[in-house]
Amino acid sequence: MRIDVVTIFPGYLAPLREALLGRAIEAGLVEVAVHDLRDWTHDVHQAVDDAPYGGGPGMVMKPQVWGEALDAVLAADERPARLVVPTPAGRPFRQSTAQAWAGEQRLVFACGRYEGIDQRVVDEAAARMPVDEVSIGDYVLVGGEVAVLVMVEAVARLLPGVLGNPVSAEQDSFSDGLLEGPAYTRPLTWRGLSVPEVLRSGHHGAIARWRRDRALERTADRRPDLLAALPADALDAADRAF
Ligand SMILES: Nc1cc(-c2cccs2)n[nH]1
Repeated sequence: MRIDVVTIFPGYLAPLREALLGRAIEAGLVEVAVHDLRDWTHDVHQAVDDAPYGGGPGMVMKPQVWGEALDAVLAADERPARLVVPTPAGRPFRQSTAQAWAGEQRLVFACGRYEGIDQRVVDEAAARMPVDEVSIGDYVLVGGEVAVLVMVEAVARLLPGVLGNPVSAEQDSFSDGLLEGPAYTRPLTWRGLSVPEVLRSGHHGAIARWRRDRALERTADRRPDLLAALPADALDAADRAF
């Protein structure tokens, strides 16, 4: 997969080169290119935004600059691309979104400012490629860069070879519709707190049942919306008894 990010703050994307993702890039499992939007300005001030038509606070990013930037970035590789635009006004980015995007050959992320990018950039792009305007949560950031870090990590960890232990991607929170339950490791007792007996019993069936119960309990407590959204057949009799 090739990932391109267009931003006025390229330095904000430096963390992509760290740790697990950095190693995946070095291993060629994923390619990441970060581009400075100002490279496509032609005025001495390198203006990328302007006052909004109709008035109102803040500035809107100019369509001309974005149009030239996206044309250039898209032309750099013949693989078909999906354009992703982070915005608080977007559809929710979920694990299912990351799963779907993990199958793409190319993702191009356009980092805008809170007040947004001129809508014509998205509309014009949507005529020639899939475009997703997505939100990573119901809170407002200053720019899209942090949202891109979140989404790139969520997608890249699903790519073959990126996670040392691939099975964990399937057992993630959300992958079965429930939150993950509590996890424990050594020591057996820590500050007077012990690991639940069942986890040391060696009875795999009992352990699986305990873990499922803890996931159901946590999901009911913290995310009842996820429980309500589960397909009818997702909970078996033992689950319902819980
Ligand atoms: N979920 C979310 C996205 C954003 C922004 C994207 C671009 C500028 S602000 N805030 N919150």
